[in-house]
Amino acid sequence: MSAATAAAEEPVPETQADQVDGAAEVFKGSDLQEVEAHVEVKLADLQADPNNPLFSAKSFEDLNLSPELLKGIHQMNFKTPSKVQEKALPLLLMNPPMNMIAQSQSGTGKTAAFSLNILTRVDITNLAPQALVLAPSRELARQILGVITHMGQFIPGLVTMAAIPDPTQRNKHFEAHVLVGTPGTVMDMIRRKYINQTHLKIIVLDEADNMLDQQGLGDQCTRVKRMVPKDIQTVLFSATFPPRVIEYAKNFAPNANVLTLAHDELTIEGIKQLYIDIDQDNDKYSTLLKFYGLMTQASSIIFVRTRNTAQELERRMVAEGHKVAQLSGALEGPDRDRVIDQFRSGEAKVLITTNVLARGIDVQSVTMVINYDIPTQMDPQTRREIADPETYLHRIGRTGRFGRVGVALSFVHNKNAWQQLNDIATYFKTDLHPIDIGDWDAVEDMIQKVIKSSRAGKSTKEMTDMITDGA
Ligand SMILES: Nc1ncnc2c1ncn2[C@@H]1O[C@H](COP(=O)(O)OP(=O)(O)OP(=O)(O)O)[C@@H](O)[C@H]1O
Repeated sequence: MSAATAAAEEPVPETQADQVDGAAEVFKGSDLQEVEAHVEVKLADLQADPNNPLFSAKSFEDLNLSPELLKGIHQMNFKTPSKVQEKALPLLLMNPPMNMIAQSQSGTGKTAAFSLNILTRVDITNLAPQALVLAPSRELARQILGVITHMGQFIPGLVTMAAIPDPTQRNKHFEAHVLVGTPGTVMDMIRRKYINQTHLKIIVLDEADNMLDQQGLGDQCTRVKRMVPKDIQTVLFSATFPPRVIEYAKNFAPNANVLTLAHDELTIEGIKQLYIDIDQDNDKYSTLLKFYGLMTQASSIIFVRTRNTAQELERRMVAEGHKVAQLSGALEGPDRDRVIDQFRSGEAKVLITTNVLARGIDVQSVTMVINYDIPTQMDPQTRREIADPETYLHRIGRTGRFGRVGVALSFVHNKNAWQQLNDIATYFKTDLHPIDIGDWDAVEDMIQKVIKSSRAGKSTKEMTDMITDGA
């Protein structure tokens, strides 16, 4: 699955950097969520539909949250909890605390669910790490830290810190209530006694299936788990929990309350899934260029398989005068931070990346995701590249966040890619629509409609009604 793919192309996406000395990064002023372009979405009809993952019968007030947290949530403009927030929070907040494994579609608010539990349980009078969130990439760790800091802004004295690789801040002690980090750095910092793990009450693994399945990250998470107190509340969240990981997850979080979904419940209605048949590999690039104008109308992400392809695409596009940014595991931490921050702020509108950003990244203005390469994984038995449905789902989930609409476009250039995409569609029992770039006006018109719907804050239903042609 994703793990294998990520491992193949980004040998150890974040771990590699983690092995460089990690260090503390105190989260200061510029909240990552605030710099992002704000897109209003009309949620009312989605949140009223009991089959929608954004539906909730409850209000945040019914969830027994503190006045400071309610103030934080309202400041973030959250009106009603989503389904996963409504279902997970009462279980997470129970006393004595219980472990949890929770699955919910991409962009449905899992971060807020585990963050509210953390912020409810932290004892501000004790300035020691009490909650630890582990994420598979530095970008996701920084983003989660931004959410927790934003949400907890009215809790007087709350200190949050990132534990991600930062060679400029060596030998720094992590004096904070909440830490969010990547597993390698956290493991290293605990070993070197820069993180005091003895007061930890909660450990959260975001993108838990990826974290537990991937060799490097899995080992590190297991080691961290061995170093934290035995009675810690263990919380695992992801949009995907393939069967081979779920048993392992249950061992990692024993006696957990489990919220899971079937495969065919995982795709997001608001994401229009399209594909293009391309004659040969060579034509992929020229086809991509055709979409450049559409890509820059809002924000777009182009996913490729390897770091080399990412660098090569960037080089060619920039040489031809196009404005694109590129982020892969080959970049140093500060460069990665600069690129993702430019993308969040809208300064860079087209981002070329690998699976390193396939998961968790929440940039609401993303209306288009392009699978330049279909996500694949190595079949351990046949040693052949086969479809990676989980990574496909996470990649396309970078658009269509919390009721927004978006387009996911996959390039199919040979028989293998065709088979892989078909396998993905079968796995999720979902329909992918072909587009014919011979009729470019129709393609452009259709994608324009989605982008405009997204900008205007149209709901999924309004968008579907608008797009009446077959694509
Ligand atoms: N109750 C809510 N009301 C309005 N917006 C919300 C609510 N909860 C979360 N959001 C917003 O929804 C977006 C997606 O949330 P989040 O990033 O937590 O999704 P996720 O479920 O973790 O997705 P992924 O599986 O891709 O990691 C964020 O921009 C967040 O601010």
